[in-house]
Amino acid sequence: MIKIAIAKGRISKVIYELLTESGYTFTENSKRKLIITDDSNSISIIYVKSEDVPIYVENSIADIGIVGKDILREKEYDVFEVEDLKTGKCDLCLAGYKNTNIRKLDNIRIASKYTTQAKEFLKSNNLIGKVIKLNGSVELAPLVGISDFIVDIVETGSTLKENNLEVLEVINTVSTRVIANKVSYKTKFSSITNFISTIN
Ligand SMILES: Nc1ncnc2c1ncn2[C@@H]1O[C@H](COP(=O)(O)OP(=O)(O)OP(=O)(O)O)[C@@H](O)[C@H]1O
Ligand SMILES: O=P(O)(O)OC[C@H]1O[C@H](OP(=O)(O)OP(=O)(O)O)[C@H](O)[C@@H]1O
Repeated sequence: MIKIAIAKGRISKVIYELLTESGYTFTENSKRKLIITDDSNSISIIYVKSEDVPIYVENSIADIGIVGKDILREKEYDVFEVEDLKTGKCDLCLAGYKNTNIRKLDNIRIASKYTTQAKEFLKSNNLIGKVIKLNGSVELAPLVGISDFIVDIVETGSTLKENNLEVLEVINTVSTRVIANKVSYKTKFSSITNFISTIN
């Protein structure tokens, strides 16, 4: 059996559909159940917060994990990244009010859940500024004046538009990745690669 940690929001919905389309069946399933096993006992899924997926894989609780590249870029984990599922596509962007030029401001403040990538953006552009960590509703930050800019996920762009903000720069492109525990990838290589080719 392979143990799989999956980010429990958007990503889990897509993966659950892929699994059922690929022939996996789950008799025991309910929205609030955090561990489910398929009827043939070949996979066991644990649903966790996306930031926790690599932690479960690194610590051998799960053999593989399914998580966005945005999360993997925030911290270093001792895992293998083994596949790009090419779903969950979105961009990590610098956004703010229309026509604001970050390179012309003295006191740059960026609000973000993605503090590592926001700091890397400042550094790679030779900019000095403050990164303020927020955990959600990041688009609110410029509206209430906590920051002038945000670094956040943009998919359709409708959240930015509804809040009168715009993409100023695309920092990174994002998609859903499969990561593997380094030992499991050796000991369960064929089950893991078979599983990936089934859902891919
Ligand atoms: N519009 C979007 N907003 C946020 N994440 C998106 C979007 N489109 C694709 N993604 C991808 O989906 C992942 C988030 O999905 P996840 O399954 O963790 O659940 P969530 O509940 O939507 O997120 P969170 O736990 O951050 O609230 C992101 O890390 C990113 O890779
Ligand atoms: O470009 P869009 O299609 O509008 O999608 C982007 C929005 O979706 C995500 O928020 P989410 O709904 O996960 O809520 P959050 O603010 O709590 O992170 C993300 O943080 C943006 O706010």
